[in-house]
Amino acid sequence: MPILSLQNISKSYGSVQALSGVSFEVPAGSVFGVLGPNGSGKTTLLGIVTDVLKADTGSFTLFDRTPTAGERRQIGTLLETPNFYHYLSGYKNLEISAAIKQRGKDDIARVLEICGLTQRQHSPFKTYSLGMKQRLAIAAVLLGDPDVLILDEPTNGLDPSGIAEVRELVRKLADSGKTIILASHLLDEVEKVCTHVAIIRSGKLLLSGAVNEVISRSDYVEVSAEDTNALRTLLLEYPGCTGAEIQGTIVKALFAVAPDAAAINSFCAKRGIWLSHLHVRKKSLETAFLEITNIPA
Ligand SMILES: Nc1ncnc2c1ncn2[C@@H]1O[C@H](COP(=O)(O)OP(=O)(O)OP(=O)(O)O)[C@@H](O)[C@H]1O
Repeated sequence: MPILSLQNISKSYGSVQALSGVSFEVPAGSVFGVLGPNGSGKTTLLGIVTDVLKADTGSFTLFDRTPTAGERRQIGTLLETPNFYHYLSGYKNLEISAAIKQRGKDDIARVLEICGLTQRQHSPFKTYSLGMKQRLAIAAVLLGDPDVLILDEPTNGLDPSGIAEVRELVRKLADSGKTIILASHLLDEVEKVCTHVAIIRSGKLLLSGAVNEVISRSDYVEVSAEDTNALRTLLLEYPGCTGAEIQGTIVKALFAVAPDAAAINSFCAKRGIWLSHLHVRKKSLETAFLEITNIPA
């Protein structure tokens, strides 16, 4: 059962179409990255799921049901950095967050521990590093132990050590069984932290799936043989080959699905072409993303 399932969500602000017909599913226990350039509609999408905004059309289910207010409360959301009081300690700030959420103080020690802030819980917020401040924001989200967390650009504005701290915390939360949905415009972040991704551009979903699949869909193979032209022609006949071009003594071939080196070798050998070189090259998510987002709108 997917934790979250979006069906055909559209939203416009006057003449700006922020989202058009977006559908995807977030599997339980995944770290799901909503990836897209600035202005692609990520915040709008998260706003709709968390009920801050209303979709013009489309619907979504949470835990396989149209969400009630109670189910929405099971989501911990961090859409923007909370206004913590600078002169108060981390602990006191969480007391205020707990009171706003109408929760008692009994969960504060637990969330401080998870976020690695126990030692500094009584220091004033203004003495915290950027990474600690963001970890305190995540600690506030964890009050009440929600199963699903929604984080909008959780490492935005942090220095490199703050980014590393927050990424480590996200991984730790995922390991503890939380489903985490995070918006990001950073490919690197999605590749390092996320198990699944939905790529959106100009409000349209370009693709969604497991990060490994998205990358492997973009794998390509470098092959060479004595007769480069004959090899290229033959590769174009290989099932699923979507293109092959000669680059010097090498033929570079692209495939619709992750290429199987042994099957390609045997295919060529059976047709009388003996490969002198065969190498499956993995593209990074960055390359895949750039290729995907370069498709004309
Ligand atoms: N309140 C609003 N009124 C008018 N247009 C808006 C409003 N909020 C967002 N938009 C527009 O909708 C589109 C999607 O914006 P959104 O903030 O959802 O994208 P985003 O991917 O989160 O961008 P960013 O990474 O810059 O936050 C953009 O063109 C934006 O200018």
